[in-house]
Amino acid sequence: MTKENLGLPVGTTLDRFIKRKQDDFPYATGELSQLLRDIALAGKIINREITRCGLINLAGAFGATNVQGEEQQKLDVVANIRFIRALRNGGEVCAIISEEDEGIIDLENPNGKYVVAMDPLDGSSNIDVNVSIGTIFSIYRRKSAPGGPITDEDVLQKGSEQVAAGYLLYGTSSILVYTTGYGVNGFTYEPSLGEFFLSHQSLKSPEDGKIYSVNEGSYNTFEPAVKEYIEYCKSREFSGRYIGSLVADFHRNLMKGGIYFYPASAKAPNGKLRLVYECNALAFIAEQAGGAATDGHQRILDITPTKLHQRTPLFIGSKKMVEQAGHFFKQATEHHQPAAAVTSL
Ligand SMILES: O=P(O)(O)OC[C@H]1O[C@](O)(COP(=O)(O)O)[C@@H](O)[C@@H]1O
Repeated sequence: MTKENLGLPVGTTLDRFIKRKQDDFPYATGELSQLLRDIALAGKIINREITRCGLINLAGAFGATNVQGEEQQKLDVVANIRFIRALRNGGEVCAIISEEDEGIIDLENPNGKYVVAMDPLDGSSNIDVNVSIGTIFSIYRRKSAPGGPITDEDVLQKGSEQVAAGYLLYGTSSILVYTTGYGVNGFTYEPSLGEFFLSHQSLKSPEDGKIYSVNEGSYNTFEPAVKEYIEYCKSREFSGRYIGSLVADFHRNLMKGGIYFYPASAKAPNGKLRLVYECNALAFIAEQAGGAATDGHQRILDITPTKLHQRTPLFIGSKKMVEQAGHFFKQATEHHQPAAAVTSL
């Protein structure tokens, strides 16, 4: 960065970047590129609604609960509608799985090659207090025959089968970060031009870090391995940072090095976060940036979903930190090795 170009917008727009990347694949037909553009468009609209939600009666509760039993915020509902509309109009998608809808949203589009899983607005508890929130999305290829019914095979795919994934972070500045399996890139939104510009090229997460992000309010009901890992973080004087918006906590740790974890607890026996439309996307990004993501025991991307809204514990971020957390689980398992095994020695 030189004094001359301080403050000048960097040059590559999202559109141009997508086009350039598409040219890398001679067989590419442009549908995935168009789908990424559709998601960016919906992101621009949501960004606009978020920045003025207090002025246009979009703050506060909507007055209904979603399939998780969570109170929906008005912006949850608006974000859901806007993304569904953008994906429907784009014509590349045959089905959507959304945090806000119980069942599969079948777009009845036989030409749609892709299935999208999304959390239209992540961090809902932070909407009304002007704290960063986000959108999370995963893209899969349709498996069943076009024109036929959407099947479980289409919507319950492992995270390792994602063809693309990413998030939008609506914060001090808004950013779109995504991967198509060839590295991670970030684009900052320039509202006065209505354009996303490449600002974070080939993002790599530090292999290790000194930040841990967990809601310690549930500490007493975490399992011993989690308590031991938290004590380990404290013994190393790591910084505790917890925004309460997964996308915001994840993004900070991606940039600076750190670990976010949402373990199982008494109030969330399987963790809180949803595998299909929260964890899989961020796990793909984390791994593509050199980080890692597990449920404490196994790689998130290897878990085969059985239900659309299933939850999973999540440990995600810098590779060495996620491995370290895994050690505590492994030790706990070894220590509690059943007596029978001992007698065989
Ligand atoms: O308040 P808690 O229990 O710490 O949970 C906060 C976590 O839940 C979430 O808000 C879940 O996401 P939604 O807001 O999309 O339901 C995450 O963004 C966040 O990390």
